[in-house]
Amino acid sequence: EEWKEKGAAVGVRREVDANGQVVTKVTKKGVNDFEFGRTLGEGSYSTVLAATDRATLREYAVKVLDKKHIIKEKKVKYVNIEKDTLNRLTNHPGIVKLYFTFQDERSLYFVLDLASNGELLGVLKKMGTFDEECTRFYGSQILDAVEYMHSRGVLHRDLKPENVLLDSKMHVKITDFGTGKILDEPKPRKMDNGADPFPREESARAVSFVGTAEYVSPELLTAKEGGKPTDLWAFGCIIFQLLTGRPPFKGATEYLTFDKILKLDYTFPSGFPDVARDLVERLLVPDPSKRLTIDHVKNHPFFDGVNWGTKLWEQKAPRLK
Ligand SMILES: Nc1ncnc2c1ncn2[C@@H]1O[C@H](COP(=O)(O)OP(=O)(O)OP(=O)(O)O)[C@@H](O)[C@H]1O
Ligand SMILES: O=C(O)C[C@H](Cc1nc2cc(Cl)cc(Cl)c2[nH]1)c1ccc(Cl)cc1
Repeated sequence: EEWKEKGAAVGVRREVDANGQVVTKVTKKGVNDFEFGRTLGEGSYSTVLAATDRATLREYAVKVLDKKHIIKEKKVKYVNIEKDTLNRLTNHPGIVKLYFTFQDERSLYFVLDLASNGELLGVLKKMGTFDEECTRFYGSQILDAVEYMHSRGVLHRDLKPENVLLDSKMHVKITDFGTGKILDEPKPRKMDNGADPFPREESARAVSFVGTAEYVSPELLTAKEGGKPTDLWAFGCIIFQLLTGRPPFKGATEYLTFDKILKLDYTFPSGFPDVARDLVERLLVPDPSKRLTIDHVKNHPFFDGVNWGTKLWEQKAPRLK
């Protein structure tokens, strides 16, 4: 009973049956344990609904995927990547937490943190642009979450304002890990020439997909390689976009966008703050090995005064202006 109370996904209960035998009962929550509410949004293969756990009255976002549709669209791999990736990111305030999954004959269900204030993109569109203080606040929370991801050997690879959700306190909750990449556990190689037995994790594997055009890094377009620096490129695009209201590389077609990226064809509007300009210029660097690393970004003057510890997640979100 206690497990059920805590709203645990899978509870193990011991019961004594009629003839005094101790039996073990395993309970897994299912659709009937939830009361579904409003639709929060639709994806290509999914619908996300607000839902309340009847036992604990806790609110969640439940992402429902139609099995037939996933199979038809050959998306089984992505769904399982999303599940495995989210399962590795269990303990960070800036990442949408996956509590549990279940399925019935028709659908798959992800039970996730509810980010009730929607997408950062929507808020940015309403505001037009963010001032430096708001950009610093949201930028620092996104960066802190990316640092945790990378520390758990996970690349996001599709960071963009649509995938940065906001919870009831207007704090960041990064989502959409279907395009994520788990950097394989470094397996020591037998090296007879005494070379490094552990492969450098940055040496990414060839990837077959690219993220969203405007935020794709040059190395993903040319070498089909995408390591941790790929997420930092996207981060640079996001900082630029928060301050200007538009991404740095945006062509009339995807091809023209890619062309601008490869030519590093972007300009800062007049009035773009100098400190922020220096940061963006050091992130939008074609050579991934020359791009700022997360530690460098955290120490960049643009983030002066940011407390990178737990305080980052306890502070009040700045009023958007
Ligand atoms: N945890 C959540 N809390 C609140 N809203 C969410 C949550 N997850 C997703 N949403 C909303 O639901 C919509 C659909 O999300 P979902 O991840 O299913 O698809 P998507 O990734 O946006 O689309 P696609 O699958 O095409 O990339 C999103 O636009 C988002 O606004
Ligand atoms: O139970 C698990 O842990 C693993 C399963 C694996 C799994 N079973 C599937 C069935 C179908 Cl039809 C499609 C996908 Cl993508 C499927 N993925 C699963 C169940 C639910 C969810 Cl949301 C993801 C993966």
